[in-house]
Amino acid sequence: MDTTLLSATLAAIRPLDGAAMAAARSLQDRLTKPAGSLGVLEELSVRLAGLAGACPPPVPQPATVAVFAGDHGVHAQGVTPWPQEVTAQMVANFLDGGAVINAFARQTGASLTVVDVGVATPLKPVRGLVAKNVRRGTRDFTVEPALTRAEAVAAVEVGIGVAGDLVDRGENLLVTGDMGIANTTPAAALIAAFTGADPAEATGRGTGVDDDTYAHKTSVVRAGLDLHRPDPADPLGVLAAVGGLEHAALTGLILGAAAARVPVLLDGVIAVSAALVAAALAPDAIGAMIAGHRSVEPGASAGLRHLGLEPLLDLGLRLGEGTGAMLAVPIVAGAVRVLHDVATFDSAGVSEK
Ligand SMILES: O=C(O)c1ccc[n+]([C@@H]2O[C@H](COP(=O)([O-])O)[C@@H](O)[C@H]2O)c1
Ligand SMILES: Cc1cc2nc[nH]c2cc1C
Repeated sequence: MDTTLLSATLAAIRPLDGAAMAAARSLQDRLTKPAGSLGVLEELSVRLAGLAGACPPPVPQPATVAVFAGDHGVHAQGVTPWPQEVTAQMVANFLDGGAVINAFARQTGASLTVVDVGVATPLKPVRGLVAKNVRRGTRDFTVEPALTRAEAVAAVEVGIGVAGDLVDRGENLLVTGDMGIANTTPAAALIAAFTGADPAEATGRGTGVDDDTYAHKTSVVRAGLDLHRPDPADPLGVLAAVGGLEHAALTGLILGAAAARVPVLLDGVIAVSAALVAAALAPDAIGAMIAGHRSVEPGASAGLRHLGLEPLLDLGLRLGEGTGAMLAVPIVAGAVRVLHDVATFDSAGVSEK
């Protein structure tokens, strides 16, 4: 199994730069505003200075969302009311510009990249689709491992490759997006495996399942964990056992961003589960992660707590596609722009208290 790209990416991930962070903290205290009055945005600007290794860090724009699409063998267990072909149909909708993420990206001035990393239905090679299908959907994790280790690594490397291409073309803020009917089930299994949360705490209602389906979905997550007993000290083993191809690719996108020292905005529960895999592989990758919003899915909150991340928005969203994270883009850019544009007490001749 060739893991050259993954190994090189993990080796490139380094801690935040303490000197740049100290400079940003000191600058924040000299700007014409009461100290601390920008709340969590101040610490966010400090962290982004540490990531860039410069104060002020570059304003994180332009932004782009990468939507990774995949299907799931565990769909056969009846964990979602939606038919599997909706994944492929929504990919076509993204490419036509008709989904919610297209509207939010347009509003934000961000671009969108759509990647087939594991859709079950064969997709026509249309303009704009990044065709990187590793496998036409995962296997059912209640029966066997969802992926081989080689397939999991291949999908992670798809994400690393996409991150590299986006950074090379000048994108300075990456946004995670996902599409995959049934993908909240593997997300819950990953979150339970890495945080130690019980499947009942990690599992949510996804697109909106009734009480009976919800109870069944929780038992499916539990069955997968009981069958594979995934070891969080072996992150790729966990990903292969109970993960998904879009989860794996998002792990790669996050690792690729961290290696390039470009911030990555996490969307909902699927991105959070992928972030747990990334953090288990390279703890310093957390420095590049920004939690865009708090998804309704309970596993998202459990995962964010484990990562030590506070989400910027809490709007009751549970759509995916990158929508919640996309709404947070102007907040992240604004937090950094303050360090560039705002006068200091000294330079503006404003009296201090
Ligand atoms: O982002 C989230 O937290 C989120 C929460 C619930 C559902 N989703 C989206 O809904 C789909 C999965 O839902 P489900 O019920 O089929 O597992 C998938 O396409 C996700 O993008 C996403
Ligand atoms: C229509 C639809 C759109 C979605 N976008 C992300 N997940 C989705 C799930 C469904 C069912």
